[in-house]
Amino acid sequence: MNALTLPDIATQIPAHEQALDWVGMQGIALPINLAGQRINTRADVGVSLDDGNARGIHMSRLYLALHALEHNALNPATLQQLLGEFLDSHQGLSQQASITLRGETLLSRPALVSPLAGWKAYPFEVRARQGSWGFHVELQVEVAYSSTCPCSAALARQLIQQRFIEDFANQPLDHAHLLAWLGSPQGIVATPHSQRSYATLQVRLHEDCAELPLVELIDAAEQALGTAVQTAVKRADEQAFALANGQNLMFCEDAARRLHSALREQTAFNAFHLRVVHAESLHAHDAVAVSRWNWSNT
Ligand SMILES: Nc1nc2c(ncn2[C@@H]2O[C@H](COP(=O)(O)OP(=O)(O)OP(=O)(O)O)[C@@H](O)[C@H]2O)c(=O)[nH]1
Repeated sequence: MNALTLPDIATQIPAHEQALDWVGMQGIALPINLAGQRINTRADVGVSLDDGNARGIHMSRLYLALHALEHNALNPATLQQLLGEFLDSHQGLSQQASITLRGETLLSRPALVSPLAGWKAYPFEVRARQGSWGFHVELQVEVAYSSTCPCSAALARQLIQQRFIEDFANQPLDHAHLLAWLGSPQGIVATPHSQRSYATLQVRLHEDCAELPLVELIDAAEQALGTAVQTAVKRADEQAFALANGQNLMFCEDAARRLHSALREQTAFNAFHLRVVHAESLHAHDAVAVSRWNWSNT
């Protein structure tokens, strides 16, 4: 059979006239270039099917256009060009186009004290949409950190005070004795609970943004929290981490407020949504806080 004679179902009239909000493909494997790295991603791409009398979109056209991202650096301009090609190849059918890329970037992170470093993985998503309202890009990233409960810390301190009263009642304070007591498990009789915690940050990029500020977003979040999870750790690093946790006691509300204020300082974003999850070790459930600024789901 000759290619010219191949049946083209997409050109047929559908049984029911109906426009569709989104039609496309999900989970396409695609290597991209972002922040100087080659990253394996999964792509969801699609367009609206505004012509209710068209049977289907042309998926192969979206799939083939997508591969431009394999060779170019991923940035707002390359995304806008791609969505423009999606729409150009669907003239008369579609007025909206979108792409979501999901991947994981690896960043080398130095130890807190020792001259060591290791890799940390940050799951991210890039979402771009083109429609009658214009073009916009959103960036999402997940950042892991440690949170020590401030209530638990205060309760532990009180127990330590009570033990001090009991152990040093009716005796003069001896410096060496007190120092030894402070360094013993019977002195520090209680410890606060800490948990591995996650912040999911979604930001909408300002129109003037020429790059995808993924690393900048991660750095700003980790700096605001002060207790990013570590990579290579020797005892000196662990001690510095214990100090960082003690100096940054956080309820989930505290973490959300810190991140909110750090994101408000960034000029590259014109809207954001953030969610923090503290995977409680006190409870079998999570403590969660959400905050947003200018954020809508359009
Ligand atoms: N629209 C649509 N296509 C599908 C679906 N599942 C698989 N496909 C296939 O996607 C393939 C590509 O479709 P098109 O892009 O229209 O391919 P084509 O007609 O060869 O390409 P053009 O000449 O550019 O239109 C076809 O073989 C379809 O059968 C589906 O659910 N919807």
